[in-house]
Amino acid sequence: IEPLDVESIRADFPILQREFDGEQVVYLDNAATTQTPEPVVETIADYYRTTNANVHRGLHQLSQEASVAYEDAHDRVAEFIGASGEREEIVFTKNTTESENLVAYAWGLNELGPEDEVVLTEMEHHASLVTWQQIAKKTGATCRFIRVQEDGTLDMDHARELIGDDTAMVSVVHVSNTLGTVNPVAELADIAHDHDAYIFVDGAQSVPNRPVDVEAIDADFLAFSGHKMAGPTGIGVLYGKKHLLEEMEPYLYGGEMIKKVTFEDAKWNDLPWKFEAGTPVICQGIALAEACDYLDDIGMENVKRHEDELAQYAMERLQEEGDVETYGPPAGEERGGLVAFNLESVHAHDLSSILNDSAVAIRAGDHCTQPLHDKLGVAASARASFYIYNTREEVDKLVDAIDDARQLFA
Ligand SMILES: Cc1ncc(COP(=O)(O)O)c(CN[C@@H]2CONC2=O)c1O
Repeated sequence: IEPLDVESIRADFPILQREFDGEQVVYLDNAATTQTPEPVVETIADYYRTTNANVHRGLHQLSQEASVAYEDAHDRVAEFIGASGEREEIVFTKNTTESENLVAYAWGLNELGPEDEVVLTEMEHHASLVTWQQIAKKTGATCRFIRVQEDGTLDMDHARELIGDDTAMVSVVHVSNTLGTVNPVAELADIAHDHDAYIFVDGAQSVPNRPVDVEAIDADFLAFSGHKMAGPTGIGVLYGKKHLLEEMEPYLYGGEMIKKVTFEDAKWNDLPWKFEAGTPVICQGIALAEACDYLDDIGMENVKRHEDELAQYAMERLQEEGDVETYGPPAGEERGGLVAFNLESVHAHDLSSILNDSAVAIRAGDHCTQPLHDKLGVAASARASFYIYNTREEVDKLVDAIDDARQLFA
């Protein structure tokens, strides 16, 4: 594992040179969305300049080229997460949220009933929590929530208690976008499978940030977003085991997802096209494949270590004054590349706008985890989240800007 050459990486992100009132931007909102490197931007521009056409093998050269690039992008993404079924296990959606909804509607609505349970965790993002909660209401199924412990980790004894013979689906976030907690998803998959339940892993904050091997986890489904991994917005990925996707009915109907249509009925297309109705996210898919190349050139172990270092350094610095409460595992314990926190007597929204005065960009709010914030007993939190182009000096600038707020509200 070698240290990242952050300076040469930063050269790929011209946006990081932007200045607000003479202050260079310090972009620490990567859990919300990451910036886009030149090679990915070039891929997007080149596509529209040279290859743009509608896919699924129109009978002309441009469509052939666009179709091959789009279809191959599925194989590239499959390789990035260790899906040996290649394109047949990779559905391109709009984002993680749509990927969660696809399984909740296409599988959940048909398979869940009043005797079934869906086991979630208290740290789920609304993309899974609200989705399964609403599908459970429609089907009469019951949602159960694995407890989060004081130190931000999952109560695995409680997980073993909740996951049982009535469990049909376990849906769990791999890395919490609020706590930074890294959940033992392979162990949870084992427990789910021991009870013939499926497991859906929300990989939005893990696939972009650390090596993820869907087959090592033995996930039945896994979702993530292109815009969180140096790719464009407008594309998400649903990984599903091939035999499960084969058995599942589609939930979006239209062109491209069919093989044969009569006035009476329709036959579905092969995987993954069965789940990609209408004109798909062609350019975004091709750009996401480029983002996979960009990240693999750096090495996902190296990405993980870089983020680990910055997150631990931030934990250390934030706790120096004693008036900052951080959430999730304590300093020194494993966490993803993010820290949510509150500065005593300063509301997170006020803090983030003061940080913005110093061109420090963080997120403030509930991070789409309102039930978790209720449990933490706070209405909102500030959150700094790191990626491949951030530096220790930027953590220092964050801490200096927090000190400005401390002085202002003293
Ligand atoms: C753990 C997790 N799951 C699902 C999502 C939904 O992803 P899409 O928005 O791409 O569908 C997010 C997005 N993270 C939110 C978005 O902004 N700030 C966050 O932490 C997330 O962090």
